[in-house]
Amino acid sequence: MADGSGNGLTIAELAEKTVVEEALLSDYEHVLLALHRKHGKIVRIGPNHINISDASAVKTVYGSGRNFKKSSFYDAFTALRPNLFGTRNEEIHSARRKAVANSFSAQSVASMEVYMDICMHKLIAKLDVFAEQRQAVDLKKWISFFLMDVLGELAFSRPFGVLEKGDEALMPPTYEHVLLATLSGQVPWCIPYVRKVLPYVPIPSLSRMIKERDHLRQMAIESVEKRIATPSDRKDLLGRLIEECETGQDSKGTSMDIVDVQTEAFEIDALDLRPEGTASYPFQETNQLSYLQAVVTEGFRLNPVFTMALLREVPKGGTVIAGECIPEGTDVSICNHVLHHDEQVFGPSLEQFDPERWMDAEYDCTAYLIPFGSGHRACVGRNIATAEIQKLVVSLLARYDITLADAPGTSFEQSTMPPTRSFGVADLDGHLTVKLKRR
Ligand code: HEM
Repeated sequence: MADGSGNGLTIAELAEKTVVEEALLSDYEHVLLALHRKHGKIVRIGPNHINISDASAVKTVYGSGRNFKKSSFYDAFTALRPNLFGTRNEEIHSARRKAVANSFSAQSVASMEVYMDICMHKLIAKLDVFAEQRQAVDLKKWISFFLMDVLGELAFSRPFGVLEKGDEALMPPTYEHVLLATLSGQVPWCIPYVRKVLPYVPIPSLSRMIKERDHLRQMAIESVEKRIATPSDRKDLLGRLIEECETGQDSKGTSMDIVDVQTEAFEIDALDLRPEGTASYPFQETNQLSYLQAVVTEGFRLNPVFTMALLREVPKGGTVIAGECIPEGTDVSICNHVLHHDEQVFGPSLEQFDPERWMDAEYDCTAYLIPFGSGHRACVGRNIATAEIQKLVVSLLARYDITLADAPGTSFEQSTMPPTRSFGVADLDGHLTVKLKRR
């Protein structure tokens, strides 16, 4: 077993510091990949944390029911009380997952599509202006505005208003929130202290994060209270979750929310955004496009978004992974970016962006493709994320010719994969400045 610090097990404690430092340097999965390429399938990256790059371990660690529980790393994600993502209590998890499962089903997501369309039309209205004026635009920024407003529509029954205002300052501080949780989760014993000390640390970005997090929590409480007090026909996530929790359901169709949606939809129609038909492509239609799906899948293989090592605790009796005996109580994890770059699984062409590989019926690597995690703690929001991505890709490509503004004349096919930065959630490094031309 290799020590990630590269200096032998005697300074294993320092490895913890190494990972925290690397995470701070925003190069998390690339550092992990380099460690595996140097040291092999199993690398110790903390005093009690072993990271694995071995295809067979996916089933052992994530696919054996509730045997491998989430580790204390996740305590950093349960700010006030256990939530679905962060809870380590399997009974609580099982009850909550069951309670929300229907809200996230494909059928439920289909009924939420109208809210994605509202946001898509707002996005397109903004992008059309850039296209008309032949003005370069940071597509990454506007897509993140779109995703944030969709989240607002679905989970808070109203958009955050970022698309309309085009103002980054309105974005909730999710980046800072996840960064802090990822860092403090590396050193779980310090989490209670971090929570106590944090409000008094005079770092402006931290103060802003705490303030915004409280604001977000308040917004969530208010939106739930409002929704219970004012029943609505909106088929959004909030409504469904409330229904499923049986705290307040009503299906009369004249609430202010519905009026709001109708008004917005009316305004959108008035903007005449659909001269050639549909501007926001129906998810079901995009689902018929097998090459599109292969492209999205290959994108997730090469550049998964949620790259943090998903820690689990080895159960009583220990386990064997990649021929190594690992004692009970050890934290083990797999990082999807590392696994997706494993030559034994994806072959010598693994660095190539090659959607065709997923079109081949013989090619069966889906078990090792884990952008949304694996097993019973896998992403519950996968259907929502997939619908957003497919609708975005098709709607934008159908409407615009897109060229890189920084490299005129270079098409996306000719360009190389842009670098990402990451502390466990990967993001494109810098802007994605493009020029758009209406087709
Ligand atoms: C591209 C978008 C997304 C990616 C790549 C992603 C990725 C992931 C991954 C890898 C996990 C597993 C974490 C683990 O094993 O510890 C996860 C869990 C989870 N995700 Fe997502 N996610 C995405 C979008 C969403 C959305 C849109 C929602 C909700 C609206 C969501 C809600 C959750 C929840 C609640 C869990 C915990 C599930 C459980 O433990 O039962 N995710 N996600």
